[in-house]
Amino acid sequence: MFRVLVTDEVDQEGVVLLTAEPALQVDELPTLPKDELLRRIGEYDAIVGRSATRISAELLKAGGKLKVVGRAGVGVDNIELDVATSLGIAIINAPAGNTVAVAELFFGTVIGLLRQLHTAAAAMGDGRWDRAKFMGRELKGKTLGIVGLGRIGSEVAARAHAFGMTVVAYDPYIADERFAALRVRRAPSLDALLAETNVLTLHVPLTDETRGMIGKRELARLPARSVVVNLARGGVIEEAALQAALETDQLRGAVLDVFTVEPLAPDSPLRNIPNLVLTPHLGANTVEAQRNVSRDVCVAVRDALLHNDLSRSINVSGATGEWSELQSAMLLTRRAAAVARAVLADQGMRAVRRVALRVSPDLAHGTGAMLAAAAAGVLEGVIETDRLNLINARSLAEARGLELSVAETTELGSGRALEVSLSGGMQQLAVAGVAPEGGTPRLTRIGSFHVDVNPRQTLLVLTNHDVPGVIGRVGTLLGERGVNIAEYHQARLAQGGDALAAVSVDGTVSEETRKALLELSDVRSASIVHFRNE
Ligand SMILES: NC(=O)c1ccc[n+]([C@@H]2O[C@H](COP(=O)([O-])OP(=O)(O)OC[C@H]3O[C@@H](n4cnc5c(N)ncnc54)[C@H](O)[C@@H]3O)[C@@H](O)[C@H]2O)c1
Ligand SMILES: O=C(O)CC[C@@H](O)C(=O)O
Repeated sequence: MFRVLVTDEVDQEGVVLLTAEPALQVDELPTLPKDELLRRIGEYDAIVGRSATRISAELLKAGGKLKVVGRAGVGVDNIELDVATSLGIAIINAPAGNTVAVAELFFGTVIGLLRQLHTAAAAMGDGRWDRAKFMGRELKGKTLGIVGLGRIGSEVAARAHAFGMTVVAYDPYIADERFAALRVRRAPSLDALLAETNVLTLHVPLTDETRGMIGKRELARLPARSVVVNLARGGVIEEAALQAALETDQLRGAVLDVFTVEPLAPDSPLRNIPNLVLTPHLGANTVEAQRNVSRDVCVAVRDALLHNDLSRSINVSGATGEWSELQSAMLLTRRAAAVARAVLADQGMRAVRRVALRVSPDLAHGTGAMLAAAAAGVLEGVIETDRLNLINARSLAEARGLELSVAETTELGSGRALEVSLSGGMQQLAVAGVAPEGGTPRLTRIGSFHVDVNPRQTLLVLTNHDVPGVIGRVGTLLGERGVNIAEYHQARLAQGGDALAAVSVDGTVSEETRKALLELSDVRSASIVHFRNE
C-alpha cells in the first residue's frame, strides 16, 4: 500500500484516478503550512501538488519514504531538483496541459491593458460613462517579441498572426526549422529582439540564465511606449526596474501574472501602478487546463508507484519511446554490471573506476536509462541500497569518481544486444547479453566465455580447469546444501584449459557454500551474485 498526499487543490479529474487504485491510500489536504507539511511528509510515498507548495531540500530529506513528487503544471522551480535526484525521488510534471490557457491569458490581458478595460469597467461600476478617456490601441501592425519559443511561446505566436502582428522571437535552443514552421522571425540576440519589439512577452523557465534577464538595461532598449508581459515566472523581470519604467512612462504598460515572492504582499508598490495589470498567477487557471494537468500528473504518479514506470520522470534522462519496451534491457544492463562487479571483486578489484556500456543500434534510444541501470548494478551491495534507483544511480556513481560512458556499436550484432565493461587498475571485465522486447534477458558472454543463462534470483560464476567431474562435484555440493539449480552453462576456451560455469539457482547462496565450492578440486574461483528484485 502506497500513501499519496494530494494538496494545492489539484483537480478531481486526476485525483479519482489515484483513489480508484486499491493499492493507493490518498489523503487530500489543502495547502499546508510549511511546518505542518514537514511534520507529516514522512508518512507519504508521493506528494502531488501545484505551485503553492514549495518542495524544499528540507522537505525532501524529511520524506523518508518519498518516491515521487508530482507537479500539476509545467514549472518545477518550486522543487529542489538536484536534492530530489540525489535522494532518488522521481519528479513528474504535466508540461503540456495548460499551454493554451496561458496563451489565451496573454491576449486577454494585453488587449485589456491596451483598451484599458479594467479601469473602464471600474468606472462603469462607479456610475460613470467616460468614453473619451478610454482611447485604446490595437495589436494589428505591432511587433510581438517573444522570449522563449517553447510550447506557450509557440501558441502565442500562432494566435498573434491572426491579430495581424509581426512575430519575432529569441530562443537560442530552438532550431531554425521550428521558427520557419511557426512563421516566426529569429532574433539573433535578446538585444536585437528588444530593439524592434512593441509588445514583449516572456515564456522561459526560471533558470540561472533567465533570472533577471529583463532589467533596467534591457527595458531601456525597447522602443518608447512598449508593453511588457510576464506570464512565465517572477524573477525573470526585475520588478523594481519595471516599476521605474512604468512610473516614468517609458513603457505604455505591463502585465504581471507572476511575482518574485508569491503571494504578492498586500502593500506591494506594484499594486498602485495604474498602467500595470496584475493577476494572481492565473495563467493555468482554467477548468480545462486544471483537468488536463491533473489527469496527466496523476496517471504518471500512479504508474511510477505501481508499475515502476519512470518514463515521465524529468530526472531520469535518456529514454525515448515506451518505457515498458526498455524494461528487459535495463534489467539486463543492471544485472550484467552486478555480475561484472562481483567477479572482479572476487579477483581482488573492489574499486571500479570506469563503466563502459555498449549497445546495439536497436537499443540506442534507451542509452541514458540503461547507463543509469549499469551504474545501479555497480553500486548495489556497495552503498546503502534503499534509496538506490535509476534516478540517482548516475549522480551517485559520478560522485564516487566513476567514469560512465555509453556507445552504440554494430559489433555486438543486432537483436537488442548490450555489453557492460567494468575496469579499474589493470583489470577489466565485460559481460554481455541480449534483452528481447518483452522476453527473458540472457547473459551471452562473461569475459571471453560464451554462456547462455537467464540472470534471475542468484547467479554463481565459477572458474575451473576443464577436467572431467567438476560439474558433478559442483552439482552434488549444491544439492547437499539444498540449492536448486535452474540452469547450468559450462563454457571453455579450449579443451583442457580454462573453463567458466554460469549457474543460475533459486533463492540465495550462503558465503559458507561459496567457500565450500572453492575447496572443490579444480574450482579456482566462485562468485555469487544475488540480484535485487525490481
Ligand atoms: N503563469 C502561469 O500560470 C504559467 C503556466 C504555465 C507555465 N508557466 C511558465 O511558463 C514557462 C514556459 O512554459 P512552456 O510550457 O512554454 O515551457 P517550454 O519548456 O515548452 O518552453 C520554454 C522555452 O524557453 C526557452 N529558453 C530557455 N532558456 C532561455 C533563454 N535563456 N533565452 C531564451 N529562451 C530560453 C527554451 O528553449 C524553451 O523553448 C514555464 O517554465 C513556466 O515557468 C507559467
Ligand atoms: O496553477 C499553478 O499551479 C501554476 C501553474 C503554472 O505556473 C505552471 O508552471 O504550470
